[in-house]
Amino acid sequence: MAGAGASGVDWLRRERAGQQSGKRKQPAEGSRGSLQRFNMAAGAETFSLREVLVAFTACVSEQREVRVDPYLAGWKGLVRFLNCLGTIFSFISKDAVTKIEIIENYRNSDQREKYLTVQSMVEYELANGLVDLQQRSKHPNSGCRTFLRLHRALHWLQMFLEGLRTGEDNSKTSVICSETYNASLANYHPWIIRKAAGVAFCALPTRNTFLETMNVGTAEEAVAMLGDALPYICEVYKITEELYAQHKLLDLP
Ligand SMILES: CCCCCCCCCCCCC/C=C/[C@@H](O)[C@H](COP(=O)(O)O)NC(=O)CCCCCCCCCCCCCCC
Repeated sequence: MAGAGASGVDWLRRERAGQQSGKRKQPAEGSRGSLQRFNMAAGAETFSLREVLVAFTACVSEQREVRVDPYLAGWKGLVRFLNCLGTIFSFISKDAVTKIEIIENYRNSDQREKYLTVQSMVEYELANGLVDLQQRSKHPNSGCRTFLRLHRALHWLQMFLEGLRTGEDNSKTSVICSETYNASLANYHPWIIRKAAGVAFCALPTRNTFLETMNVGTAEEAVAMLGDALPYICEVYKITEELYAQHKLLDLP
C-alpha cells in the first residue's frame, strides 16, 4: 500500500473492527431523508477525517464491486467537513447533499437491492432504459448520472488530498485546491460555478491549519493517515471509471 505512514494502517484495522463489532456509532444508513437531519446535526458533532477515510476503505468488495452505502457515508462525512469550513462553501455542500440524497432515495426504494453497488445500479438502469443517454429528459436524475457527478468530484478529492499530503508545510490550501479543481472538476462546470468556487477557495486556511482541522492529531499524523487511505480512494475511483468507460457512460448529460 503506497504511502503507508508511520502509523501503518493499524488505525484502519481498529476502526473497521470497531464498526464490525458495532461499538462505533455510525450515522444510520438508509433511513429516508436522514441526510437533511444528518446534515443539520452535522455541526453538533466534531468532524473526523478518520470516519470518512474508513468509509471509503469499506467501499470495495472482494469481487471489486463498489458498495453504494459506504460511498455515500464517505461523502456525507466530507459534506460535514465542508460545513465546518464556513457558509461560503454552502453552495457546494448543498449540491453534494442533493446528489447524495437522490442516490440514498434509490437505496430506500422498492428497487433498493438494485442499487447495492455501482455495478448493479448500472446494470439495472441500463437494462430498464432508466438512463438519459443523449439529453436529460425522462430520467433527469438517474442513479448513473447522479453518481457520475460524485465520481468526478472524487477525482478532484483524490488529487486534492494527494496535493495536501505531498505539499510543503507552508504551502497554501487555496492553491492546492484551485490547481486540482482546475485540472479536474472545473472542466465540467460553467464559468459562473468556476468563478464562485475560486472565490470560496480563497477562504481556505494554510495547509497545516487545514490538516489540523481534520481532527486526527498533528499535521504529520493527518499526512500519514492520508497516505494510508488514499490508495483505497484511488481504487474506488479506478473501478468506477473502468465501469463507466466500458458502458460509455462518462459523458452522461
Ligand atoms: C476544501 C474545500 C472544498 C472545495 C470543493 C471543491 C469542489 C468544488 C465544486 C464546485 C461545484 C459546486 C456547485 C455545483 C455544481 C453542479 O452543477 C455540478 C454538476 O451537477 P449537475 O450536472 O447536476 O448540475 N455538481 C458537481 O459537479 C458535484 C460537485 C460536488 C462537490 C462536492 C465537494 C465536496 C468537498 C468536500 C470537502 C473536501 C475536503 C476534504 C478534506 C479532508
